[in-house]
Amino acid sequence: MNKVIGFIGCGNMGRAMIGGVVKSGLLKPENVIVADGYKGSLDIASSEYGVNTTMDNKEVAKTSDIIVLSVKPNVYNSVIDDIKDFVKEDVVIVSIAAGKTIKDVEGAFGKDIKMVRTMPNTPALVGEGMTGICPNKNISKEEVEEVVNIFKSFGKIEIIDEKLMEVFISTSGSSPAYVFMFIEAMADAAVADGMPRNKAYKMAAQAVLGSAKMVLETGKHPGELKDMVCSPGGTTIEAVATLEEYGFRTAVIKGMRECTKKAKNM
Ligand SMILES: NC(=O)C1=CN([C@@H]2O[C@H](COP(=O)(O)OP(=O)(O)OC[C@H]3O[C@@H](n4cnc5c(N)ncnc54)[C@H](O)[C@@H]3O)[C@@H](O)[C@H]2O)C=CC1
Ligand SMILES: O=C(O)[C@@H]1CCC=N1
Repeated sequence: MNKVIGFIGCGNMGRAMIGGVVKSGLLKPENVIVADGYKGSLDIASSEYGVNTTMDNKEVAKTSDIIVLSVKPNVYNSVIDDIKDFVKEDVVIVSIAAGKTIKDVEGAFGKDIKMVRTMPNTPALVGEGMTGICPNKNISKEEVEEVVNIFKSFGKIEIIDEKLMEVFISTSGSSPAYVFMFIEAMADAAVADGMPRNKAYKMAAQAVLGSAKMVLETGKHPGELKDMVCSPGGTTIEAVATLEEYGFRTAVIKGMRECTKKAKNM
C-alpha cells in the first residue's frame, strides 16, 4: 500500500495497531507517522517499529492520507479541533473510540468528511485482532477497501451496522480483558495445586487458543465441543458442574451486558 497512514495517540490500542500493521508488511515503517503528547510512547514506537514520530498532531494531519484517531474518547473533540483545518482534502478518518458515533465525529469536524467507525482489539499486536467496521456515507467502496485491508493485515474484520457497534465492543473490543482474567484465574488454580506459574500461564493460554480454534475451524456448536471433553463420571464434568454452581455463565453474561450498556451511555 502506497499511502501514508497516521496515528494520533500511541497508547495501548495505537501501539497494538502500529505493531500489527508494520509486522504484517502491508505498510513500510516510513509510510507510518505517529503523534502522541507523551514522548515515552513515541520512543517505544520508533525503536520497536521504526515508524516516524512527532509530538505535533498537525504534522500527522498535513502528511497522512488515512488518519487513525487512537486517543481516548474524552479528548476526541479537542484533537479534532486541533487538526481539522490541516487535514488533506481527501483524507479518510478512522475512529476507534468507544461511544463515539459517526455523527459525533462528523459533527466535531463540522464539514463533510470521509470516515470509518471501527472497533479493534489489542490482539492486533500479534496478528489475531478482530475489528468491527462501519463506513459513513461519504466514503467510496475503494476507500473502504483500503481501510479494511489495513485492519485485515492484523486480524479478522466484520462490516457491521452502526447499531451493533456497542454490542461489538463487549464481544470483541473489551473481551480480551475477560479472557486474560480467565487465563489468570486458571493459572492461579494450577499454582495453588503445585504447578510452576510460568508453565501454568502457557498451559492455560494454549488451552484457550486451541479451544477458540476448534470453535472457528470445526463449525461445531460450543456445547457439543464441551460435551466431547466431559467423559462420563470423569473429571471435567465435576469442573463444569461446579462452575455452573458459582454462576460462571451468568457472570459473563451480566458483565458483558454492563459493558454494552456503558458503551451506549458514554
Ligand atoms: N485499549 C483497547 O483495548 C481498545 C481501545 N479502543 C479505543 O482506543 C482509544 C485509545 O484507547 P487506549 O489506547 O486504551 O488509551 P491509552 O490511554 O493507552 O492511549 C491514549 C494515548 O493518547 C495519547 N494522547 C492523549 N491526549 C493526546 C492528544 N491531545 N494528542 C495526542 N495524543 C494524545 C496519550 O498520551 C496515550 O498515549 C480509545 O478511544 C478507546 O475507546 C478501542 C478498542 C480497544
Ligand atoms: O475500555 C474501553 O473503553 C476500551 C474500548 C474497548 C476496549 N477498551
